[in-house]
Amino acid sequence: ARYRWSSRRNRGRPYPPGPPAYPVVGNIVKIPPKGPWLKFAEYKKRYGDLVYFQGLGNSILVLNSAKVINDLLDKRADVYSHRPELVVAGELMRLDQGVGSLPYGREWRTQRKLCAVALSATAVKQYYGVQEDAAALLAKALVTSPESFTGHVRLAAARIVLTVTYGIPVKSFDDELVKLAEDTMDVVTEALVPGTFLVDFLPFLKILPSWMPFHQYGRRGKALLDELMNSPFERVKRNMDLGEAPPSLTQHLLGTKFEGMSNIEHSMKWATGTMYGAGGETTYAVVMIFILAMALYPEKQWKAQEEIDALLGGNRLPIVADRDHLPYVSALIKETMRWYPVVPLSLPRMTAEDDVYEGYFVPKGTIVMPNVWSVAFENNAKYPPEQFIPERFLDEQVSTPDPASWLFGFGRRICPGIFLAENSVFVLIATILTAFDISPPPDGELKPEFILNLISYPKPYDCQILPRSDAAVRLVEARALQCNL
Ligand code: HEM
Repeated sequence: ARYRWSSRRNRGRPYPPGPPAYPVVGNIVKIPPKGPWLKFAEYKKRYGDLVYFQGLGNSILVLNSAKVINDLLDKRADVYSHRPELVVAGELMRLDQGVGSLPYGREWRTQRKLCAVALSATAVKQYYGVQEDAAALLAKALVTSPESFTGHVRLAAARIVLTVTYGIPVKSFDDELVKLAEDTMDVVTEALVPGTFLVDFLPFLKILPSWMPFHQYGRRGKALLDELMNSPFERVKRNMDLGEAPPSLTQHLLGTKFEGMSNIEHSMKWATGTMYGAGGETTYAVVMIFILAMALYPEKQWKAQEEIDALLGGNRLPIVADRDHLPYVSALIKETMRWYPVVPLSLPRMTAEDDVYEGYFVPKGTIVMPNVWSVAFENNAKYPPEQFIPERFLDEQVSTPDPASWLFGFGRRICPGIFLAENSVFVLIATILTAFDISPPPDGELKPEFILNLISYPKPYDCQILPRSDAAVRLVEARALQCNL
């Protein structure tokens, strides 16, 4: 019904362009449920930076360039800072209680403030040691069992957020909490791409019986989410009662007096739980893309190693503070983020009221998808976008925007974890480059397949990760002995 209303309100103004529509179902059925960003990038060629879909009472606006994304999400933040109200992810799984999915309003603001206690640009400095330890332990594990690199990387990413948010130590990638986050994110990130479930476009289908697959999926997601929000949080509370909780965001918040705030424990639980879910998977995804790129582009890897060797002289592993002194490694990390953006559609938004942009009418309740995939692949005659070329970021004649300006989102809902994430990604990647050579599997081809959810990254693939030298192994082992995690 949303659309019928809006058709009276548009006062003759056209909707943004989009593919031709069928009666009733409109053109919304042309959005593929898996990996729609690829199709959207194709539509960009035909329809431009704005592509509009409608039908079945819904409207969706895809934003295909940095300019339109910034014009709307940054400059018109009052209108574009809501999240879509999804049936499966929101109503059935109840994800809509957490900072990532809450509507733009009071509870959202409270949870953002709680996150900022640990994630602000200043606060993240206290975690350099945690990040460097996690990187050293990752390197140690890669020496011992390189074939399990997928699990080791997952553990390293989870370790950092678990320590920051809950102060909970984990020893292996089989740890319950690491698995729980992985399972939860698999389910949740699938449900978060609007269009995965028809019921998101046709909410009245909710009345269908409870054995329908989307209901079952919703129940599974809700059970996992309940567990993810409660289990680590309650563990910190128990440890605090025993006087044994190490410093962490949760421990700090639980020990702070919040005057006049009702239900603050609920807000804490959902803020920290969302951080754990959002922060582990994304960091993991970027490192997995990096390993893949290194296997495919060895000469870029060698160049980065040369720069690291010149700085560190083989005497130590990198630390977060080395970032400013390693311009090529920094460019290689930017290229990793650009070459395969792990959140291709960012996180969708929803308009809070009717809007008009460049003469086009955008109704209230429109789901807005910033297609950062298109931004990443903007045409560039000198450096073809599908190739992995870190040099594009060092060439003063060609301006390529830093992917950090779009990969972490926009405006008031920009990722609050950006500072922590950038440091983690740097120290994990720089440490791997320092101590290992990555190459394709000796027998067989490297042909990765990708998980096409809201967070997109390669499915487990084979590749060879070997220490660069005996000296590198000794360095890693000595550094790992000093870890506190
Ligand atoms: C490479 C790693 C990461 C990437 C690529 C990433 C990307 C994003 C993106 C695209 C958004 C949506 C922003 C928007 O709507 O404009 C987001 C939101 C969010 N991220 Fe991250 N993120 C990363 C790491 C982290 C980390 C480490 C944490 C916390 C420990 C975190 C916590 C959050 C939270 C809580 C939100 C929800 C913000 C809101 O809706 O207001 N992220 N992230």
